[in-house]
Amino acid sequence: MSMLELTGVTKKFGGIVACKDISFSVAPGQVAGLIGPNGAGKTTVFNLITGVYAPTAGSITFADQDITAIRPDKVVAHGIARTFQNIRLFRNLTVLDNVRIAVDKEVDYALGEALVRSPRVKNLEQEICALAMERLEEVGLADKADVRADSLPYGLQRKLEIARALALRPRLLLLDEPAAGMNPEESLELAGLVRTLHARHDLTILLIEHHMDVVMELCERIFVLDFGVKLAEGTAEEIQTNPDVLRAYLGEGYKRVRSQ
Ligand SMILES: Nc1ncnc2c1ncn2[C@@H]1O[C@H](COP(=O)(O)OP(=O)(O)OP(=O)(O)O)[C@@H](O)[C@H]1O
Repeated sequence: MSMLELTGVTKKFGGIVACKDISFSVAPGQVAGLIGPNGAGKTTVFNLITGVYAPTAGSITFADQDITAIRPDKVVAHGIARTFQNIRLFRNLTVLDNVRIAVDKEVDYALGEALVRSPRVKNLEQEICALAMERLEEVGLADKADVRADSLPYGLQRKLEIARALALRPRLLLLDEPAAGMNPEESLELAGLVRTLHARHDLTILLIEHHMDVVMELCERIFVLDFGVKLAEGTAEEIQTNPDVLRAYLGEGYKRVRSQ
């Protein structure tokens, strides 16, 4: 059984073929990686999974349900959450409020009840706040709860995006370049965090990343895109020694330097 399955997915933007006949599947509980050169079609795949775009051809299933061309506002209800390559936080809200908004979406109360702040609403607000703080603690941002999101350095903003995505209680978490802009030490620390969150929240994860140490450290299965087509798939060991991948992306001189 697969948690996420793409079958023959193609996406064209006018004359540009961003993805061509892509098929792959991610097993439940797996951490998988989507790698490839700039413009290979990786973010387009995320946008197809999350309904930002509808595929020109092909199908996408999630937990055995057809989500091809799902409406973006239905994605979270299916159990899919994502982070963005270009960080998308509410910049002028606090760190805590950025996560509270995500938790709040899960809670159902009438506007009238909210306006009079009934005891039930007050209790719910406390619960939301506690849940949001839990997520912040998990990513190491609890002590920054009251600062404005845009005052955080980029690395911490990326962690805040992860906390916000987790607050939506996803089964599938899509991470778009979570280690972008981080130095090697920070990116390995991030890999450790992703590993912890994966175990704690029983997640399936698909991540796009250019930091190969993060990819090789975390991913049980790796899919390589090049010019919109799937060039290869395999384990970290297989991908690192695949001549096509070395030629197209990693570079002939690529040799993994293990972190341990
Ligand atoms: N909305 C769009 N309209 C037109 N072309 C698009 C659109 N979105 C993506 N493309 C094109 O599709 C191709 C794949 O882009 P995509 O952003 O998916 O690549 P990527 O692998 O994520 O690249 P990067 O590593 O730089 O983020 C590129 O040629 C891009 O210009």
